[in-house]
Amino acid sequence: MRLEAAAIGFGFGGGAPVLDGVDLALESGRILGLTGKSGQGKSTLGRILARHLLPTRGRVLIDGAASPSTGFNPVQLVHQTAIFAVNPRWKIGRIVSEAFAPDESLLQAFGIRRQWFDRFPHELSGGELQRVALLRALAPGTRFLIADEITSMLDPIAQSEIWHALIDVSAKRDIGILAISHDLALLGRVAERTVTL
Ligand SMILES: Nc1ncnc2c1ncn2[C@@H]1O[C@H](COP(=O)(O)OP(=O)(O)OP(=O)(O)O)[C@@H](O)[C@H]1O
Repeated sequence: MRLEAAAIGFGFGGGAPVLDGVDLALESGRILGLTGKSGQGKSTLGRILARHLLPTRGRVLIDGAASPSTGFNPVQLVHQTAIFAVNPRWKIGRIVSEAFAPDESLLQAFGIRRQWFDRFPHELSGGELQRVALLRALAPGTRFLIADEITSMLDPIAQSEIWHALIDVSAKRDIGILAISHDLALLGRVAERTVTL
């Protein structure tokens, strides 16, 4: 499968364009890096690809067709601060099983412990919660993952463990990953190719 941004244009509130004619293509099972200066529109493009925002111009296509606007979103987005992406009143067990029931091997691959399940999000560290957010995004229907600075707040060991698990999942389940980061060394390790916005 192929996720494509075709001639995407976007401006917040009708203001000056943040994105102006951007093209990008992500293939199943591949990891593509996306970098660029701060404020250049990387996160905005990620949100458009995941249909969290509608572009002002251009189209997001999956295998040449408009991406579905109802049902499970095959393009999942995870960003830097997982705490804003989860319901603070739900315990981790409920958050983890919101989209699907992950098997033991996936829990292990992401270093997720069952004893966390009875805690609330604020009772986990940032890195632990980020693992939970990633796991939740990897439901069976996920075909593409937009990973927006997902490990930039984490220590090098956590960063390496998470990316190992993601590289493995991408290969085994043929999931395409867009790795958005300022860290060119990280992108050099995880992505086959990096484009600059
Ligand atoms: N909700 C919003 N309303 C108005 N402007 C916004 C909004 N969100 C982002 N912007 C602006 O859009 C531009 C692009 O932001 P975006 O977060 O996509 O950039 P980025 O390349 O991901 O930046 P960084 O590398 O710093 O994370 C910035 O100038 C930002 O100030």
